[in-house]
Amino acid sequence: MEQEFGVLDKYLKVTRYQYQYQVFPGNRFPFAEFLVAFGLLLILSIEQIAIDCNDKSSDCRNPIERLQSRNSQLERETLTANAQVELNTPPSPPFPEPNPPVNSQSKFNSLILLLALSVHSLFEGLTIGLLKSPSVVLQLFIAILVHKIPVAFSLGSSLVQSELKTSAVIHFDLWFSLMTPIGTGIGVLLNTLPSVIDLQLLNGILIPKTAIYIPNFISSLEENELIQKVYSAPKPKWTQLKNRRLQNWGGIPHPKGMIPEKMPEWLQKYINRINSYCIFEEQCSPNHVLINEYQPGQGIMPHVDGPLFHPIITTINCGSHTVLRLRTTDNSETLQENFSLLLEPKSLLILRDELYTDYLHSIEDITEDIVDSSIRNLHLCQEKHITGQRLKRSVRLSFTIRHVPRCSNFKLRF
Ligand SMILES: O=C(O)CCC(=O)C(=O)O
Ligand SMILES: [Fe+2]
Repeated sequence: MEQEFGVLDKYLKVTRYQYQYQVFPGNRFPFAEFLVAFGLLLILSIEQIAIDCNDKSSDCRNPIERLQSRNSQLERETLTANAQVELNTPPSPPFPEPNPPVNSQSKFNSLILLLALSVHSLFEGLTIGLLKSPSVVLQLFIAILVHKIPVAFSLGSSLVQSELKTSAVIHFDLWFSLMTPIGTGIGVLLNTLPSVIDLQLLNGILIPKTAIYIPNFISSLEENELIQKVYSAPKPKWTQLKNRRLQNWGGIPHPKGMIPEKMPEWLQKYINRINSYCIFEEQCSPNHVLINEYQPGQGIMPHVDGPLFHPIITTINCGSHTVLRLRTTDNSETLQENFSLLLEPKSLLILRDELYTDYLHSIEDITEDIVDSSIRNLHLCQEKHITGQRLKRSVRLSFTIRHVPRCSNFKLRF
């Protein structure tokens, strides 16, 4: 068997590669959109402060003072005009108003403007850094480059007019021009961090690459919804076998090719969720869901799923726990020994590679399972279990979600 960490690295690389040309697939948190919206709000707030300060700097006195000053100016102007009529002398300019401290206020305004535009540029950079699609990055880069010209021009003239020292103006310009590249760098760094989905997949790895167990893949509400949908399907949808019954959705797999049927929305939702985990390559997106119903005491004989399916099995478990037994088809020393997995309701199990090709899987036809040391995923289970514990089974529904590569060209719609 391969070295665990080598495989983990490889696994992460695969998921990263699959993410590379998608911008925020599936239900990933939309960081870029969030940052752009947050950045805009921040800039609006800073700009509001700047406008407020600007109003104050153009006249820092309160309204009564401003009115008194306006009245006295009017009086002065009337006096000057009267004196001019009496003396018939050319008008002299009205008495000059005392100057407000223009320099310090305009410096302050320029610095606020610098701060607002720097934050704005930082967020622009972050957005570029967080994007995955090269063509979108190029479009955004050009758009930002073009709109930087008037922005830099207005900031530059504001700084120069503020009568700051030339060296300070150069420093501030430099600072401003570095903001977008710094933002881009931070965005790229954030992109290299594993996503919540990556962590869920990594945490769930039991046997490198080949078995991943994710508890609480669906919520209790979703579990109830699924159960209700299965039981509201028309009767002919059920196929009765000797010791269980099942429903096929998406078509009936056949060696000559499956005639594809439209997947209902209530199942497509979970196919989409699985797709967002990048478990299947794009061209092998699941197109088939097999629903098995097990009454307590029912199980499934040891088997392999065989060549009808792409060799990845994803199973959502509902209603009751079960214990899935896995054992090798031959005595090859490169393979793991026999082992079991406890599948809790609401969990997702992913089996692939050697576990698909070289292992048989089965469920014993018993009414209760005893927790023993063959169960490999106890540490990942939602509930705490101890060895020797007896777990009574109730009705279990499993949703086995796979890709059927051989499909005929007919498409049935219901
Ligand atoms: O119910 C399960 O979890 C297993 C079902 C299965 O192995 C199958 O239908 O091929
Ligand atoms: Fe199977």
